[in-house]
Amino acid sequence: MDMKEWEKFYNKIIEDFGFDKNKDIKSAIILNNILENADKIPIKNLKNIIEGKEVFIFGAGPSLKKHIKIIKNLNKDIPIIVADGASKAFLEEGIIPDIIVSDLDGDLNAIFECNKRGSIIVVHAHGDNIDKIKKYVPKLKNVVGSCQIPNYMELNLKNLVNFGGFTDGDRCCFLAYHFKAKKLILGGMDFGIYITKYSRPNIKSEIEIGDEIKIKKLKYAEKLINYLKNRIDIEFLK
Ligand SMILES: Nc1ncnc2c1ncn2[C@@H]1O[C@H](COP(=O)(O)OP(=O)(O)OP(=O)(O)O)[C@@H](O)[C@H]1O
Ligand SMILES: Nc1nc2c(c(=O)[nH]1)N=C(CO)CN2
Ligand SMILES: [Mg+2]
Repeated sequence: MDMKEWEKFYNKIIEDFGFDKNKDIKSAIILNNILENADKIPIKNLKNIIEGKEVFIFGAGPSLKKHIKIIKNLNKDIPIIVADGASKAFLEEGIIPDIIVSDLDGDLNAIFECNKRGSIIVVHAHGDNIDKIKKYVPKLKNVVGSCQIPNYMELNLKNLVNFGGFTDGDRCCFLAYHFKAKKLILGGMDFGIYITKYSRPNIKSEIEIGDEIKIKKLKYAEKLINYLKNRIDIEFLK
């Protein structure tokens, strides 16, 4: 995504959620530094997986399991990109995603298990996950770093990319758009007000109404995916 375009979304998000831009910058610098010595992979590995292909992209909404079952029955060899804790649902179904896009607030056991078994992890730095970045990134392998600050190039953060996008789910889509996927086929992208245990590992029931902030985040996710609809072919699984 063009960073001038992203900056407009980003400024609105910062204002709307009251996030601290300086903390986003701090987090990006910390992730960039950790990646200097971590088990990172070249960005072209993502390009090789995605370019010119149809890709499945999965969020962690209530339709997640139903949609995994649909793609299992299709039995097609299509790259799978998943948002954070949606990886747990794939693991339960015996599927290892090709790429997991995460700010490390999903089910970490599932993320580490998928990572051990081959998933590339695109770890996102934002102002509210600095401790998780410090704790977990050195223990992961095959990592790509992402951030949300528009001016990361000027700061010379060589180990990071900003593909555009805000929540894990819409960032999966921006990543696939960045690497020129032919088509995005979306599952588990319900948006709305209901969240699952795959999105919030500590909730008691399978599905609950999300808190106000989560619901607002999901509105942005939908808005950002709508932005992409004019730019790339997108299908929603039903
Ligand atoms: N109804 C839904 N509930 C949860 N996630 C959804 C839903 N619909 C779409 N998604 C997508 O699935 C992704 C799941 O990732 P995750 O639950 O870790 O969210 P996140 O982006 O880290 O936000 P948060 O900071 O609120 O956890 C979301 O980012 C969102 O884009
Ligand atoms: N500063 C900040 N940035 C974010 C946050 C968050 O909680 N704080 N959550 C995100 C995932 O939805 C993406 N970006
Ligand atoms: Mg997350």
